[in-house]
Amino acid sequence: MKQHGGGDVSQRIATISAHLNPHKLQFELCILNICAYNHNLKMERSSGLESAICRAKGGAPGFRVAILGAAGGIGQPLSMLMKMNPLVSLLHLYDVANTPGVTSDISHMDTSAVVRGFLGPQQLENALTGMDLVIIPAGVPRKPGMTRDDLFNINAGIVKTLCEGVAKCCSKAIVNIISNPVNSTVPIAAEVFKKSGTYDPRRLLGVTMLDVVRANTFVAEVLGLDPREVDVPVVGGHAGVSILPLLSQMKPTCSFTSEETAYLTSRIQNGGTEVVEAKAGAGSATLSMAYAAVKFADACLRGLRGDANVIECAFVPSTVTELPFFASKVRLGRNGIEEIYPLGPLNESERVGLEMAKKELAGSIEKGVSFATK
Ligand SMILES: NC(=O)c1ccc[n+]([C@@H]2O[C@H](COP(=O)([O-])OP(=O)(O)OC[C@H]3O[C@@H](n4cnc5c(N)ncnc54)[C@H](O)[C@@H]3O)[C@@H](O)[C@H]2O)c1
Ligand SMILES: O=C(O)C[C@H](O)C(=O)O
Repeated sequence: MKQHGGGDVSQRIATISAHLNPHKLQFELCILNICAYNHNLKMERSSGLESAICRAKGGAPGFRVAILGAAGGIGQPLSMLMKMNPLVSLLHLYDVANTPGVTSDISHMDTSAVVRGFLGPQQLENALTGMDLVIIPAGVPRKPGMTRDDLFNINAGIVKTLCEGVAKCCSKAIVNIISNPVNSTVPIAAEVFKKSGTYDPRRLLGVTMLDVVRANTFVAEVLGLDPREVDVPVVGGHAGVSILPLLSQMKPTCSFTSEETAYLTSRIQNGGTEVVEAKAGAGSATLSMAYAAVKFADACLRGLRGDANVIECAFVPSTVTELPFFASKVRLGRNGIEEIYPLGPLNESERVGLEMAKKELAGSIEKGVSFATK
């Protein structure tokens, strides 16, 4: 269709009005009105008046969420899914690269959350100011042959810097840490918050939801169930043997042979490595992680809203064991973590697994603490 400019619209209307076919006249007038509107819109945009015609923006009730590392493999689908969450009114996307493109793309989705992009350290404070929830997937992922701990040297510094920003700009926000090694990055975050005098252990959560998502999926496969009907608590931490699925406490109640238990425990503990090897150097889990992160973030937001009985597993500051951090079931509420549940009765193989998990965790926690306090 020929593009109509805005300037000669009145003249065109007069010319068309001279024709007496009423249907055609109405259609042409309608097209011209749209063209005139678009033309004016373009003029207003180019003269910086876009905000004047977007009065409702930012007006929807909801929570303000920042994603740090938003342009990455996890960050992009996570940003997209958070834009779809009706509990979010404002979504801040921060990264050290590529945020303008990701922000422009996601901002065209016709959901209510308003999206803003922030690029580079000089924009970190603006990205964080006023946020209710900060989700951190910033940092490098594994390649085949690496452990999560091999990421420590790069990711520890990234998480430390980003948490310093949180302490300065939104110290009351709930913080969800995804960056690996989670068993060390969460203790690093705690030390940063302690140093700044803003530490509230109820607001710091390491995201271990992917372990639960995998456990539900793999158990459902073995039992021939719908994964949505399965709920397996996974406790401990988020690396190797520190990932401890409690199959004896799953819902619905089921019993497993020792072969099934060994297969499922190993598959859940090595789920991350399974993806790293399948991606063959192109990174680690991103899509299932974004799904898990959104499931977890949504639970945090429902807790903040005051919903009852919001219970998920997470790696948190804890007194459930003698270790200062441990993943277990927590109840989320208006202040973040409202309650941390004890481990409950364990069977013999889970008791053995717990000792191995604690041994693995102790060193990783200590490594994070000494990095942040040195
Ligand atoms: N907790 C979990 O269950 C889980 C699951 C999967 C991956 N991870 C971890 O999540 C992290 C990210 O994985 P990915 O696949 O998205 O990696 P990626 O490399 O695709 O993306 C990381 C993003 O972080 C950004 N970034 C780097 N330094 C930054 C900084 N200082 N500030 C802000 N952004 C910064 C990069 O620019 C990039 O866009 C890795 O550490 C990975 O191991 C955790
Ligand atoms: O395995 C990884 O390195 C990424 C993540 O921790 C996962 O469990 O998929």
